[in-house]
Amino acid sequence: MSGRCTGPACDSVDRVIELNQLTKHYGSVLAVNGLTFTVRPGQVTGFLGPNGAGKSTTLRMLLGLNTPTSGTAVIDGRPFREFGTGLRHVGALLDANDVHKGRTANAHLAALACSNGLPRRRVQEVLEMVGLGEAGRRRIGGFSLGMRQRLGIAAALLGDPPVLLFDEPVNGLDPEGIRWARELFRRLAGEGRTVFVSSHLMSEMANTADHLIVIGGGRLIADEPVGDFAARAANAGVTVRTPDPDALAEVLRNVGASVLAESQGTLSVTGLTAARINELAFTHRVMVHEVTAHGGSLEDAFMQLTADSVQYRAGDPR
Ligand SMILES: Nc1ncnc2c1ncn2[C@@H]1O[C@H](COP(=O)(O)OP(=O)(O)OP(=O)(O)O)[C@@H](O)[C@H]1O
Repeated sequence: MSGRCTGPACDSVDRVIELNQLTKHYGSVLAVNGLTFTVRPGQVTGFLGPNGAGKSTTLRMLLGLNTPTSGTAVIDGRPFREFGTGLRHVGALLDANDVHKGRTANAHLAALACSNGLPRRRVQEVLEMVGLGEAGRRRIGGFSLGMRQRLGIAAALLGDPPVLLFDEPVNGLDPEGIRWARELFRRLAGEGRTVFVSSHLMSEMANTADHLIVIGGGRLIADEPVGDFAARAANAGVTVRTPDPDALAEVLRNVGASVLAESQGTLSVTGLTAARINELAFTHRVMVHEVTAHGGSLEDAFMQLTADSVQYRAGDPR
């Protein structure tokens, strides 16, 4: 699905989010520290980091709600504030509870539609898209957290935008809701949109994201495809079958991989991705019959990489 553009979002410009040395100080707290990365269309990009890593601050700067101390954050080359009717360009869910609780869902969405020059019919359309088609006349104050998350997602979809940002969107959703959200994000990306989704839980991203941007303590830790990220886990490995195991082992060890010769012609390699091993074998003219990546839970990779930046850690249970 990723990379294929089939929907209305395909007509728009390049839909790229770009951060360049983005930094935010809150007094003595350095919340975001020189973040530089690009988020591309046609795929779901997970924005991961432990609590307090700086995800929300980054998204708020991207939406012009917080002012960076230095650096820039732009969408299609422009700061968000320069988009007049914002919801047509960028849909965002930041805080599902940041709504007027006395209003009905219909009234909330109708006000947003009106201020963004969007047709009133979109209100019912998006409510149905998020499974709240029957709840439009209910007051938001009576909604569960899961329903508020769905309402926030509906608001983000109101302008049918090519770029979507979601901050912890599955908080409060039940398992069916999480599956629904995952499929929605993948469908939106499949339509060619840029979908950027934050979470502090790797498990939420494992089956959703194509690409991961991981931060810790406000700094960039990883920016790579999900498969490459998983390969970083200590228990990840690649099995290689080759008619010339000695030659390949030498090539791989020379670039720092750890190589274990197993049965005849089979090597167990850690520290390199399957793609990199293929490249090296090709470059050094060593024939390979099989290169299979295995193991490496994303959760393990995430815990290992962010271990030093976790701000709040529970004591050992007694
Ligand atoms: N308005 C503020 N004033 C002072 N410090 C703040 C403010 N907002 C955030 N911070 C601090 O900035 C850091 C990053 O916070 P942020 O909310 O961006 O992290 P996060 O990755 O979104 O965390 P979580 O997963 O818990 O939502 C934290 O240390 C936080 O305490």
